[in-house]
Amino acid sequence: MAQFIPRAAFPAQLSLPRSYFLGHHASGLSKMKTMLSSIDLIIECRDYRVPLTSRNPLFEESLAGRERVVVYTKRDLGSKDRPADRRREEIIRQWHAPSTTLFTDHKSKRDVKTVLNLCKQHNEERQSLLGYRILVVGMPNVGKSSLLNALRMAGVHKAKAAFTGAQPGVTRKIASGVKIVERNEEKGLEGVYLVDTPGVFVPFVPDAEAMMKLALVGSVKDTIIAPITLCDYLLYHINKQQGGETFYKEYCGPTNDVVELLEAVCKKTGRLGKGGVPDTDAAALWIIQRWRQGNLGHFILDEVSEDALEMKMREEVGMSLSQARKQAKDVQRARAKSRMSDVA
Ligand SMILES: Nc1nc2c(ncn2[C@@H]2O[C@H](COP(=O)(O)OP(=O)(O)OP(=O)(O)O)[C@@H](O)[C@H]2O)c(=O)[nH]1
Repeated sequence: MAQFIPRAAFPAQLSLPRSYFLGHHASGLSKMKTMLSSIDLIIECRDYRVPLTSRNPLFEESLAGRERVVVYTKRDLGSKDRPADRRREEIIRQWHAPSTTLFTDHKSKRDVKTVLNLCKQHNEERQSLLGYRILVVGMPNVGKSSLLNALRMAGVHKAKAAFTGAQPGVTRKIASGVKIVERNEEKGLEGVYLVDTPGVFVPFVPDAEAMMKLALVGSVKDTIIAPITLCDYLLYHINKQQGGETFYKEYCGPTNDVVELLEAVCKKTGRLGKGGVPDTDAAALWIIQRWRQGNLGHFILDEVSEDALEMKMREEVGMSLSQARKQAKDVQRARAKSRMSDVA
């Protein structure tokens, strides 16, 4: 049998939207700025599977002047603790130094305890008369509320204080502080409080591939990019992994053809419409969900190397919000123009 060769590149998707900066993102961010004077520390959450792409320069720009800890969430979905995973984490740690960087799975007691201990340590070292207040920020759906709930359970043994959900935009407003560490009269320490915030998307996504990555990890609503396109992009990544084709072997053999995979999934799982026609959109969404739950391989979508990080930083240097908005408008105009010429 001929050896299977995965695609070396994914075709450019020029017509994909490259913006998802919504009204509640903008208002959430400006509210965060106004409350900064009452905040002692910022925990910035990023998605482990897209360490570069889930960086939102708006947080550094708008919330400058406060100490920051970077927490990479959903580690369980991107890592198997392989030597390559640990090497990558070291590169990321160095990237953020001197800020502390942690990698977490919100269901891991050990990971949650590590974050909690860091919050306690900050409280002891810096002390705050009114209680130590930590703002939790990050892109939509990155896992901010889940982390807050896990810290609250570990710290004060209280049940959920924030709603969570698999789609972005569950948290729409900045909540009041939630206690995660009790005050300690013996040590003369006030409690530690977390303030949950709505996810804020980047003002402008530099390329269509970055948009697909953010959509795959769930930062963008599933209606924004056609599920088959997104699933095709996921298949491209799955096939790039060593032995990746075995992740979907219960449906079909190794393939670079997303329609072949989707039709096989439809047959196997009974996703058939009228007249037995395969419902490929439903199958595509189902596959994407399975990957998001960790059932189709544990891998990340960004390439992490010193060079890649440097390039990312260079790309973003000096891009203000207004410049980013202008660039987003230019892209929209170009897309509209190319659609018009397609019709003509
Ligand atoms: N596997 C895994 N799933 C996680 C982890 N953290 C959060 N999730 C899941 O990710 C989804 C989003 O989590 P939320 O806590 O609602 O995310 P958020 O950042 O508050 O989302 P917004 O409301 O959009 O701001 C939920 O389905 C969580 O169960 C994690 O460490 N591992």
